[in-house]
Amino acid sequence: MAPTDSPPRPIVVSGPSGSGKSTLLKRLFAAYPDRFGFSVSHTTRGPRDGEEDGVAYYFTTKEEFQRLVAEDAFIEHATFGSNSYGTSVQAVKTVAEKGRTCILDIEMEGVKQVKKNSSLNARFLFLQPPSMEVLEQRLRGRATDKEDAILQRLAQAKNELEFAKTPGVHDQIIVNDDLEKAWKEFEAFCVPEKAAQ
Ligand SMILES: Nc1ncnc2c1ncn2[C@@H]1O[C@H](COP(=O)(O)OP(=O)(O)OP(=O)(O)O)[C@@H](O)[C@H]1O
Repeated sequence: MAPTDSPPRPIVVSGPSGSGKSTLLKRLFAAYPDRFGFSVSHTTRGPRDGEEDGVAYYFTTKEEFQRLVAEDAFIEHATFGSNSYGTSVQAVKTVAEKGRTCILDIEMEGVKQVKKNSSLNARFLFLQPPSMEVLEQRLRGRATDKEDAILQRLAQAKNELEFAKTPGVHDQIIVNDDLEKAWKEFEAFCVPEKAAQ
């Protein structure tokens, strides 16, 4: 990155479970290995063998984690079992400071949080399934979830699709019908000079 360039704006990718976020992001990282990055999360769990602080996670104490929550330092955070995990605003900025476009793959509540934090200057992309029927077929076809998890994902998808209709929430909505067509649109959003070609 030339010194005069401003840091790349983070990209928030959201969309219902099964809308194709992982599929398209995998392709993006494969096509542009040095251009994008994920933020490093905080966690209160202890490091496993070979996990380096600041690389795998930022390892923090429960007290420190609570302090960060109180300071509104997290875009999103959650507790699983006895361990907490969170994405901090600073972790996203750190990726941008290294000259990479930070990708945030988050759900609706996280999107709302990022929207509240204008200092992140993020761009918002929503992946929309062609229909609820197709979404259901894809979730079943993926064969990674049990029946109750699929039903839960479909119920949540309705909320996400409703929220996405709010004017101005997303900079772009891509309907993931034909994968090649969706990829072209996705690539053009994430790599703007591609769109200009
Ligand atoms: N355009 C498409 N046409 C057909 N199948 C697709 C298309 N896009 C994605 N799929 C398939 O749909 C399933 C769900 O996609 P994927 O796992 O990428 O969704 P996701 O949004 O990352 O879900 P989650 O939020 O649960 O991780 C996968 O099996 C994937 O191969």
